[in-house]
Amino acid sequence: TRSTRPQRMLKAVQKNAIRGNPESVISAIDYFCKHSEWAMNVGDEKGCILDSVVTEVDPSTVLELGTYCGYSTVRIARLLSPGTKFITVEFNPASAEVARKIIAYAGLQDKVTLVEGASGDLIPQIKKLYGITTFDFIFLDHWKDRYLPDIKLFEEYGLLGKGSVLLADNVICPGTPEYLEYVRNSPRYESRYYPSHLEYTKVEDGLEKSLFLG
Ligand SMILES: O=C(NCCc1nnc(-c2ccc3[nH]cnc3c2)[nH]1)c1cc(-c2ccc(F)cc2)cc(O)c1O
Ligand SMILES: [Mg+2]
Repeated sequence: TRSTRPQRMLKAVQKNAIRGNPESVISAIDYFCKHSEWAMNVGDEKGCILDSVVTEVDPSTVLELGTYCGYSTVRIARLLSPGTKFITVEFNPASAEVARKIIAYAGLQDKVTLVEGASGDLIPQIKKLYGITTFDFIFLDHWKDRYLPDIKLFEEYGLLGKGSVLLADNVICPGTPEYLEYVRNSPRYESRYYPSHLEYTKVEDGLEKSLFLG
């Protein structure tokens, strides 16, 4: 049967990247997406903004919602200090399988716990399952209509502490209007928009960084 786009992306990584070299994995995926097939990775332009926020926060605990093929997982994991707890959640088993292989190819498998499932089911169990009290950094890149319900779950289950940083992808395209309205109007967050473009295109998109004030 015909291969899937994630499987073709994995082949491109195995062919063009150097095992154990996260930078080469990132470059191989970006090359594939620019010259072969567009795919919904955060990409190089927004990826640089992601890198700068992760570096600034230097988190001890990280949650990513929306692993997809593991591109942003590799971008984040390569910047983390030893001993950081990093959980990434993927809903689609086929994507998760490709992501595991791409993360392992980059040599970062020991830094990441990839969980398959729905964010709404997992978030209430994270404390119990992974012994995490609060997340220092959360990257939202999953289904766009889950951003708002999930940030409310973070609040409800006490997963945010004073200074926790949430970074949301695609707030313009495909767009997360209800989430934006919430974080920009809530007194509990300080929000800032980072203008950019939809990965590998000239279409407007951007990242919203929200600091939880406690
Ligand atoms: O849908 C996206 N990303 C979501 C993947 C995912 N990977 N895992 C999940 C998950 C994980 C746990 C979940 N729990 C509940 N829903 C869940 C969904 N979602 C997405 C789409 C686009 C896009 C833009 C323009 C277009 F013309 C077409 C597409 C661009 C992007 O940057 C994206 O991130
Ligand atoms: Mg995205």
